[in-house]
Amino acid sequence: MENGRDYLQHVLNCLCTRLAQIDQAILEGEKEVEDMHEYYWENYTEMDEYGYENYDNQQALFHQMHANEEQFLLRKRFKKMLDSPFFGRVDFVYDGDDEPEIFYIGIGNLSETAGHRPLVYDWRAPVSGLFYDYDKGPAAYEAPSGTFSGEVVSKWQYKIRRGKMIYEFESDVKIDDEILGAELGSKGEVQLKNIVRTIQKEQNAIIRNTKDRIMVIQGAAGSGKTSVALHRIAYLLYHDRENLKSSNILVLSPNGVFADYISHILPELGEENIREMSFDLFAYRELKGIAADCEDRYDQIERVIICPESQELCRKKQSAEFAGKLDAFMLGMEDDLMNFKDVEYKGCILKEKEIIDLFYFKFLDIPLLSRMEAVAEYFIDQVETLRDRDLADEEKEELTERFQGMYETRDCYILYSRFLEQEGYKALPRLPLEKRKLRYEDVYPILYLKYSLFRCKGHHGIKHVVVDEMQDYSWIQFVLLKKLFPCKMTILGDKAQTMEEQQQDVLKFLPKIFGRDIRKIVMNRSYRNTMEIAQYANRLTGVSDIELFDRHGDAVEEMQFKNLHTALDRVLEKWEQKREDYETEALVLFTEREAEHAFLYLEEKLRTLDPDGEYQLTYMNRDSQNFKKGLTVTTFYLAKGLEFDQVFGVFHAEDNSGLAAQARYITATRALHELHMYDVED
Ligand SMILES: Nc1ncnc2c1ncn2[C@@H]1O[C@H](COP(=O)(O)OP(=O)(O)OP(=O)(O)O)[C@@H](O)[C@H]1O
Repeated sequence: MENGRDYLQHVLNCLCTRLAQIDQAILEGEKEVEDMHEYYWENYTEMDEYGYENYDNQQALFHQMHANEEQFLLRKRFKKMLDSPFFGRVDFVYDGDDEPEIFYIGIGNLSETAGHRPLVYDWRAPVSGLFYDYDKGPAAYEAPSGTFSGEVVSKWQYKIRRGKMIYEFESDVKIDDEILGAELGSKGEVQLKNIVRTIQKEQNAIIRNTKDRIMVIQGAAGSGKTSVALHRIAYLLYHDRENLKSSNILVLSPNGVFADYISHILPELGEENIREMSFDLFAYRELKGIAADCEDRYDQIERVIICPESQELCRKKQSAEFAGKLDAFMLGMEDDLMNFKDVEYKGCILKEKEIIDLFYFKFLDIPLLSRMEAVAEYFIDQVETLRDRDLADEEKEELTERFQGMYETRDCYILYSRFLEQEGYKALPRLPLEKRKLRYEDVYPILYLKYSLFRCKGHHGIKHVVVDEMQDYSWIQFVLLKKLFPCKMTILGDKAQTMEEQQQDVLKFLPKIFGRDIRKIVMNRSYRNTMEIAQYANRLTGVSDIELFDRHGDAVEEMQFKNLHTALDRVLEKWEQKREDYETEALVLFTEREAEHAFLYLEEKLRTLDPDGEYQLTYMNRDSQNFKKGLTVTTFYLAKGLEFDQVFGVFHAEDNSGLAAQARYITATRALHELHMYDVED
């Protein structure tokens, strides 16, 4: 137990035995399922007429399939553990005991036989908290049965690869900075890494927080927000297995590439992948019946680059004030929109006065444009009772339509346009549904209108939502999120990375939307960049309150070029120099047009230099779905959230706008090891 190397051998032997047992169990389980199928086909004609036996058979089959599935998952986890079964150890003396208990910590639980004391504890187990939260000395951890206090007498760290011990040492400090430095300095990863070996105390507090309903994390660039959010999900799935499944979790992320970039973390931590979507995509689906097409956030950014004044209009239309005006407008519609009249159907009459009573009193709680449906249902019920028969579906439909006819219109597009005019904004063009395309600034106000005027379906399967890049969400978007997902949330972002002229601090208004449920946390320690890169980036926007991890690298290369092509030639040259050293590089530009142009130029150039060469050069646009090795050419707004070993930023020398400064900052903070910032005069 005490010698890491011997223990490793013991654990590996145990893993092999368990794996062999699991293989056997899987074989038997599959045979069992086969037999059940066979039995069914041979006997189904003789089963009882009520289907009881059939039902029992089905249940037994599901049960067996579920058991097989569990074995598959276990096998997957144990196979992963064969590579590196544990990475840490804590020796803990419980209060009242003399001898320490030794706990080895890894990516999953492992015991010699199922249900026995683990040889290795999952990093999410209560006792594993000791490893992340304490140095040697008095310590305690929370478990479902209470708090356990005692003393950490020793802590060890291990690096094991392919079942071989690379190093082991006793460490005094929380997670030795040297190890963290080595992890951060390592190259060779393409996607985001899991950080279980080196989770920091303040990160651990967020990961293990199960009390707060709405956690909002303002974290500096590279402070580990995304990593922490994903590890938190893994933690919650582990701790609430009964109630929380991966299908109950939704991550709202900026785009497809980002989704791909983070997609392997949960499987690596032994969990299944979760649902992921951008809020924009969600909005477009919900607006299908209102407009045929919608712009996305990136259209909006491109427009602001060309016409900075349009930013103000967009900001106004997403504000609390604008939402307030929409609310007042909707209140006015309660009368203005209605045209009540008697309804007569096969001898039954519902008088106008009665309809008004039902509409304004009995069904007042139902949103305005869904309310008439309730009145119609009420009347249909009356007719059916009086005539003592159920109405056919077509009859019901026809009746409901007559009730719906009492609204002057139910089209949110028209209503919103009317509102805009009333408030002095330009109205939307009058077009049939199939020709309507919404500007980005109007997408969420119309969705707000829709969800205020119609019954909101709610997305009941979702029990936890993660919102990444919170600084890019407006007041109206957060109000909608609250309405749509009345569940727990982890909201994270960085005000310094706002994609607008001015930084947006959503922490100022979120408490007004979510009330007292909210818990704010600030993460100010940054891990991604070398000191040189982080200091350079911080100077760009005047960020000063970040604690930097002490890791050094080359100075940032700053150069000025006459035109874009000479700058791109330099990118090629530098890229070639370090191609062997790095897995991922990015060339980041301001606009989509520039990025596309740069990509085509580089592609052409490479083809001329070596027609048969393989380049690993990728253009990443808003529709891209994969994060790839090699040099990725893209815009600053698509690079956000990602990281690359080496980054080239190419910007207009004379553009000193607020947005250009933000773009430079976002670009610079993407670089792990090396950064080149090139200014182009022409
Ligand atoms: N405790 C840790 N141990 C090892 N690496 C860490 C740790 N915390 C963060 N990192 C590393 O720091 C980098 C930044 O992490 P991450 O992308 O999660 O940060 P972020 O706050 O979401 O960044 P940004 O907002 O700039 O996109 C990643 O490479 C991540 O692996």
